[in-house]
Parts: sequence; C-alpha cells; structure tokens
Amino acid sequence: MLPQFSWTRIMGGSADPMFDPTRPIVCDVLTGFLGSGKTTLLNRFLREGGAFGTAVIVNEVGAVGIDQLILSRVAENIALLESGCLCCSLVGALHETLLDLKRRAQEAGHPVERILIETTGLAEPAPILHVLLGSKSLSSEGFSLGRVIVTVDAQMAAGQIARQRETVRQVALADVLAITKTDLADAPGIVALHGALDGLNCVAPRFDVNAGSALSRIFVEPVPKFAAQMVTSVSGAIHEIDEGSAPNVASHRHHAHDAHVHGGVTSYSFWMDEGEVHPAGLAAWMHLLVNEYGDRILRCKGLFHLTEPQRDVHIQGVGSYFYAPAPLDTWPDEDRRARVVVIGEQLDEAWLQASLGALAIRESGLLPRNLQELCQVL
Ligand SMILES: Nc1nc2c(ncn2[C@@H]2O[C@H](COP(=O)(O)OP(=O)(O)OP(=O)(O)O)[C@@H](O)[C@H]2O)c(=O)[nH]1
Repeated sequence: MLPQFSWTRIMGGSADPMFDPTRPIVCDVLTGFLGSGKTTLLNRFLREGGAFGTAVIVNEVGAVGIDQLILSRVAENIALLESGCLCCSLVGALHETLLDLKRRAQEAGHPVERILIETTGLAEPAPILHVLLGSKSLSSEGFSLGRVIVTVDAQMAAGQIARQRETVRQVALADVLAITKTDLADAPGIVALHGALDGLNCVAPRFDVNAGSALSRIFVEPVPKFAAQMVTSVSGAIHEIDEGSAPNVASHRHHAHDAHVHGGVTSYSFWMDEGEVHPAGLAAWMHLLVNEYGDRILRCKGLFHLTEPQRDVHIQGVGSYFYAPAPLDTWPDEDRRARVVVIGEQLDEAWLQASLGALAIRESGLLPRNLQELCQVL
C-alpha cells in the first residue's frame, strides 16, 4: 500500500538546477514508545529549519493519521503510511515508498538527501533496519541506513523498560537516545533512567531534547561510533563511563560494564588490544554467536581492523542476521582498539568472552558451532 500524496505537496517549490540524482539518500529511523515525544521532536526539527532536503515518512496505526496533520503544519514534505505498523504489515510498503520517493524526486528535479521515517510507538525497529541494511535494490539506488533515533520519556521510561518489550527493543537498537520530558522529571528520576538505560545500550549517546543544540546533535551531527569514553548530559546530571574502569585489556580479555538486566536484556562491550582480525575469524565468531543465541541477539555492532584485504570495518547485526562488514573511511576516534557491543536476551558474559577466541581463526570455512568445537580448532 502506497501512501496517497502528490510530489508537489511533498517537496514544494521549484526544481533545483544543481540537483544530482545520483546522490546517496540517508534514511534515519525515529522511534520510541507511545507518547514518548517523537512527533513533538520531529516537529521542532522541521520547524527550526534544519530539514532542507529531508522528506518524512510517518507511520501511524489507524485510519486517520493525526501526526501527519500536526507535522504538515510545519512542513510540506510529508508522506503517510497508515493503517498498519511498519514493522509488521508495511515493511514492503516502506520499500516501495522509498523507491517511489526517489523516482518522484528525480522527476521533479528536487534534492532528497535524507528521509526521516517516524514509526508507530509500538514498532520494533529490527524489521525496518533489515529493509534498510539488507535490500540490494535500495542500496543500488543509493539508500543507506543513517541513525536510529529513539525518544525516551524521562518520566515514564524506567517503568516502561521494566514492563514493555517494545521499549526495551527500541532502546537496545538505538544509535541516539533522545531523552524527552526532562522538564517534567526530577533529578532522582533521571538518575534512575540512566541506570535503566545503561544495561540496555551502553554505546548510544544520550541527549536531552530540551537542552541547547540538542536538535543538531540528535539529527545532524555525526553519531560517535563506540567512543571509548562517552559522556552524556541530561538536565545537568552527568553520567560518565569512567575511563579508569573502562576496558583496557589484552588478548580478548574484556570489560563488560554495568551489565544490568532488564527483562533479561543485557548489553556487553568488549575492547580488544591485539591488532588485526582475519575475515575468517570474524565470520567464525559471528557464526558461533548466532549458533548459540539465534534470535536472542537483538543488536550487535563492532569496529575491527581486518586483514586480507587490510581495511577497517564497521560490522552490524540486527537480530541473528549479520550484514557484510562496511569499510570505514576513517577510524572514528583516537583509540585504535577493536571493539564490539552485543545486546541481547539472557546472554552469558563468560560465554561471550570465551567466544571472542574465534577471532583468532585464520582459515576460511572453519565455523565452530560451540565453544567445545572452538577449543578443538584453536
Ligand atoms: N512537557 C513536555 N511534554 C512533552 C515533551 N515532549 C513531548 N511532550 C508531550 O507529550 C505528548 C506526546 O507527545 P508526542 O510527540 O505526540 O508523542 P509520540 O511519541 O509522537 O506519540 P505517539 O505517536 O502516540 O507514539 C504531547 O502532549 C507532547 O506535547 C517534553 O519534552 N516536555
């Protein structure tokens, strides 16, 4: 089902003579639990004019799209996907809508550099990420996944994390956590919120939507990839991952900070001192991980120095599916250590630590299914 809209309504204005139809189109996903402030945040971003070249796809469950009406007061470039949820029935429609948006942009000669996709509050981001990361037709048309922005209600989120599976999964898959309603929450509540977020996602930077420059940091500035030290500030409450206690360990020894458990979901980070990994070792480790945990893995991200060919790569897994490692133009920070974050349900820290031994494998096709087989091949 394609949304009903006309291209002039989407883009407005006249054709841009500088428009380059081959330019890549970055797709950002804006998600977060029901009422957590997605539309309010998007509205502010559009109103404050930072969205040139941005089209918006809004997904609402139900026959009447309210959010679209609110947003269309501030921007013309809105498409609505309604009567279903993107993560369930509308994944195919998303694919078609993206291609259709691009085709119409080309016909109209307007630049679309970015598409912001606002999901319903109940959406699980994983199926949407699979479309954006895994579709060959979308990638050959220049579409790529940008950032997953997740709104987190400072008043309600700690409780939602305890009760709502959707909130847990949304937070786990976030690249950026946008903390809303900090004006309503008290300081102890914000501290409790950070505690709740720590175990679910230790790598996504957190920004208070009500702080100065928040919009730019949430939507525009590059997202730090696994900075060894992350400092996040929400309403004056500083949460710091202390470098002193941070991982600085050799030989696949690891640090797993704050392995809080929320409904069985934990996040573990591992830093590795020893240099390069053969692609066969990376493949063996992914195979081992998926074989052990399957769909209990929610999200995996990593930075590695690969050999043969020698290159730095960013790996991404969503659920039990790993995408081809993406080459990095530049290593994202001064810390040259490889690192990986695994977020999932009922993961065993000791098992994860041991599994990293698979990274030492250098022979293609050597795919141990469990730790016992790994011991035999090492
Ligand atoms: N005080 C305060 N209210 C907020 C803030 N952000 C959002 N709200 C209010 O929270 C309510 C829900 O916000 P929405 O932006 O509609 O939330 P949503 O996530 O789009 O909601 P759904 O589409 O139902 O999932 C609205 O009344 C907003 O005005 C905030 O930072 N502070």
